Amino acid sequence: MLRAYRSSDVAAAERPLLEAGVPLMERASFAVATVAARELKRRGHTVTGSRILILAGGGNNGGDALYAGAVLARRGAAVDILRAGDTVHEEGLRAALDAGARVLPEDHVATAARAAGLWIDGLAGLGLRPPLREPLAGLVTLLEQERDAAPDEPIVIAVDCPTGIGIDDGGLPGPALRATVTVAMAVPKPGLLAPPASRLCGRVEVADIGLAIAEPPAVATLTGADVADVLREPDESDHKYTRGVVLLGTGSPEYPGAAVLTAGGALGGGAGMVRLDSPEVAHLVLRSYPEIVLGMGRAQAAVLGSGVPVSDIERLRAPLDRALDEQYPVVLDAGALALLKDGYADLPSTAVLTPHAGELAELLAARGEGLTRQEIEAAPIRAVRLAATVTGATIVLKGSTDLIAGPDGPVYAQPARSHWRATAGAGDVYAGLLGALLAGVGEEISRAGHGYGQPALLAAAASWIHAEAAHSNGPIRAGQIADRIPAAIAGALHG
Ligand SMILES: NC(=O)C1=CN([C@@H]2O[C@H](COP(=O)(O)OP(=O)(O)OC[C@H]3O[C@@H](n4cnc5c(N)ncnc54)[C@H](O)[C@@H]3O)[C@@H](O)[C@H]2O)[C@H](O)CC1
Ligand SMILES: [K+]
Repeated sequence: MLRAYRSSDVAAAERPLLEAGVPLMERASFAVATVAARELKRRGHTVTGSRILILAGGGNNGGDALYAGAVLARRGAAVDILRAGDTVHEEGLRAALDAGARVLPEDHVATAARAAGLWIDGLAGLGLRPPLREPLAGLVTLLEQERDAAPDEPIVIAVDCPTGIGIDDGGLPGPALRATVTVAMAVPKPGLLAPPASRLCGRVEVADIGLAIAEPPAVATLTGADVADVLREPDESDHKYTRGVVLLGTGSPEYPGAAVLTAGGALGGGAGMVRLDSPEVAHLVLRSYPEIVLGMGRAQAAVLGSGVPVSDIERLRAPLDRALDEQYPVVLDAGALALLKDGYADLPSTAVLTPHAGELAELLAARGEGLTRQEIEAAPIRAVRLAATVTGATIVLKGSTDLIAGPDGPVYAQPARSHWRATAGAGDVYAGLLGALLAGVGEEISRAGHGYGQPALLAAAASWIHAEAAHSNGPIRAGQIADRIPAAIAGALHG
């Protein structure tokens, strides 16, 4: 699991180590130099003979970059230093100069940026409160222009974070310097995992500088190994009812395919049984999946609303109320979200809402929180947290990175593995899959009670599986994503 911590938590954890004289900066700069050397090698270059630009801001982030420049200069690189800011880390500067680096005259920035094959961004890290002010804002804009104009894009190594991103909220409130690789010191920070800031980070590598944080993380990303831990494999004591029955209230004459796709997601996700309570489209679903049974009945989880137009949502009220009364998990997708605009003031965390940004804005507005769609997209971690707090439910904001928040616990950020998955019906498959995961551990969820964070964890696992199933180098249909779920789960379990 990648665990991201806010800058204040990292600074608090660093303090006692720094007071004890632990050489954190040496370790950090060594990690940066190592990554830089490796990236050069990857592109067929050696450190010796390469031209490297050190972007050194006024804080310790600049210190890391300067010491890294010293290491690389000693290994034979031609190192140019851009001093950005009135002050600079003096010992770092001395080390770099002693190793043979040179400080650039101010008007040489563009020329030096063009000449360098690798930039090290030490303009600002944890100490930055974005948006960038001048002169850094202008400098970053200029560097972005130089990069775009360069025939060979330079490698950009961001020290701790790309300068300018909202390190704690994942926002992009102004100019920021896109990175090829971000070397996160000790732990990632929320903006390295969550969009829109995460899109500028390139590959994120975590440098072990000997600092551990015990607190629960602010943002987390599950890996395949975490998903294997979360899934419950059937054993000899299982039968279809213990595996979990998923009730679907999905699809309609207007959107019949949504019933087929949610059924495919639930069956692919390993449900013991899938019931469909949408008589008008049942014949169609049966043609693809003769495994399903028809009508209401006992269930361990329900999936409601996918492909149900707002004109038809009253039919979802009975299955929703039943799930809430019997305290089993319920996924509320598309049309079902409109039911929540009146009443349902206090939902349990086992109600999992899967809105897109526009639907989330409407949901929040109905609860007196005026966030526009644009504001949600600009700082989505904050929006999902707020929505989980005001509804009590678990929120899944789907996108190229899915963001998942429960009323407590971390926000999970689960990235897509390929953007081909942005296709109609992929969300329906997700809803069905999530229903299967929630049904498979339904009893444990009730016993654990609300607020335990488990529905959010399962929703994050569903996101990982969905991303894996949709991983493709070319177009993929939603139905194919459903078909590939079993292999994705098998890969997580037995990789
Ligand atoms: N603490 C340590 O010894 C270690 C820290 N590491 C690295 O240090 C940075 C954090 O360093 P800090 O000195 O706290 O601040 P920064 O260098 O990130 O940046 C502050 C820098 O930026 C200026 N600034 C702040 N806001 C703005 C703004 N909106 N516009 C323009 N300029 C701004 C501010 O004035 C300062 O000059 C951490 O990220 C690590 O890289 C080591 O990794 C470990 C040891
Ligand atoms: K930086």
